[in-house]
Amino acid sequence: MSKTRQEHDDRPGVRTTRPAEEGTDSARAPSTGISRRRLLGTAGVAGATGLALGTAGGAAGYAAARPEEATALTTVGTNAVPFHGTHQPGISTPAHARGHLIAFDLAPGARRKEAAALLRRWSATARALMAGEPATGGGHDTGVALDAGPSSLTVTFGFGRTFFDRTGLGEQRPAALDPLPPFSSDHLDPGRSDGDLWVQIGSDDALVAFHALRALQKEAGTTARVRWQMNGFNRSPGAAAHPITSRNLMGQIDGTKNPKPSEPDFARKIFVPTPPAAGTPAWMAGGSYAVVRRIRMLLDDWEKLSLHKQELVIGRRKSDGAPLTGGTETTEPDLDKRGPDGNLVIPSNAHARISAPEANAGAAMLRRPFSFHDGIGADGTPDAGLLFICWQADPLRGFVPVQRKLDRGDALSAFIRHEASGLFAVPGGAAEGEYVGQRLLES
Ligand SMILES: C=CC1=C(C)c2cc3[nH]c(cc4nc(cc5[nH]c(cc1n2)c(C)c5CCC(=O)O)C(CCC(=O)O)=C4C)c(C)c3C=C
Ligand SMILES: [Fe+2]
Repeated sequence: MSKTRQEHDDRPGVRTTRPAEEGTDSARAPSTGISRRRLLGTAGVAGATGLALGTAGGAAGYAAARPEEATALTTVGTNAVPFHGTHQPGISTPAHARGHLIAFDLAPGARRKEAAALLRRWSATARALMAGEPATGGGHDTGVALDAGPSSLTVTFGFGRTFFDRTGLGEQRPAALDPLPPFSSDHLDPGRSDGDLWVQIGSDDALVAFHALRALQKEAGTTARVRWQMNGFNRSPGAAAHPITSRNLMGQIDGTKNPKPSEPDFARKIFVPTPPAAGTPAWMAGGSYAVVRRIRMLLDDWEKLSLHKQELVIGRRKSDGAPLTGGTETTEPDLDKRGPDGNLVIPSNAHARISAPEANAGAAMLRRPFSFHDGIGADGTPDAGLLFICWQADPLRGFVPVQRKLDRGDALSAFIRHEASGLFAVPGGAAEGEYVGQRLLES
């Protein structure tokens, strides 16, 4: 039995892990009791064991922040997120330091049977890797993650709109997968958008994340071909002295007003209910919809703005994320407050004002992005920005109304460009013995 010790703080998203007792086998992966190195026939792994809270675990898991208490670096690798559960991992799991997004199109000739076999293979591999075991299928393990623990690895699978006709499952396609409306600020590259299948990989270790990416890509074999792939990152756990919401590449604290898993209506906002409402196919019970946007930041322009102007664009202070009307990061903004000049303190086009649920008939989403940096262009500008990923029970009541509003008058628009887009139906989590998507593919 694993000697893992897990302590849950009551605050949303707080997860704490303390070292295993002295004399225990510290190389043991929490969910199996067998380490990756042992299975590969090498020596044990240094460090303590720990078990991160998975989505099935319930309350904790505040996505956009990394709000746990300062963590000794030696515990980072030992955290494991369960693969099986009501919801797939990687949705309300705390933000990861490293992420890979990869979309596939089914190969010509691949139909429902081949897709089902692929999801079965992928699920087996995801379960093993998330438990710190070697990759099972597709030949020998590459060894890339040999010395590492699971490092909170999560793998999340989704289906794009085009998957359903290609597999003869058109009648099972949720209406929520209808194409997103065009937005005036779109500069979308179709080659980096959409896809039949989508996989999100997250980990707190870059090698563990890459190892999973490679294993899953190889397992696609002749069934599916890569359509696009993107890499992202966030702050590493333990890098800041105190728990703090993550910053994006504009330097803003980003994620403050995300719905918290501890809030009573969190599940209603983010997950499809069980059973789903009329019109939503039964296989989406416990699932969610991911909107993925590659948003380039025009950093040269942004960085020319004074700090004061940058803060007016968002409506929050850059230093601590507090609303411009005062208080701390968690203080509610006073949207009616005017300054001595008679102007609104939080301008009418401030991003945080017009994206708020109160300004959008309650539209809510869970933002769980990664930053990206894909090098510096010939013109000297960084190809950097946000892999914006938001989760909701219904994109027509989450992303779409908010993006429509932002499209019409967001002060941030002058500093960003939406370059790629995807919308994916992410089924509920797999029960023990099941693979992800089984309820669709064997319906
Ligand atoms: C359509 C949805 C949204 C897109 C696209 C989007 C892009 C985007 N946002 C930031 C930076 C910040 N966003 C903040 C808040 C915020 N943003 C959205 C939605 C989208 N953002 C929402 C729903 C909210 C919460 C509003 C609220 O409830 O009050 C903030 C403030 C801090 C926070 O609450 O997170 C920042 C900063 C960037 C840089 C960006 C594109 C690159
Ligand atoms: Fe935003």
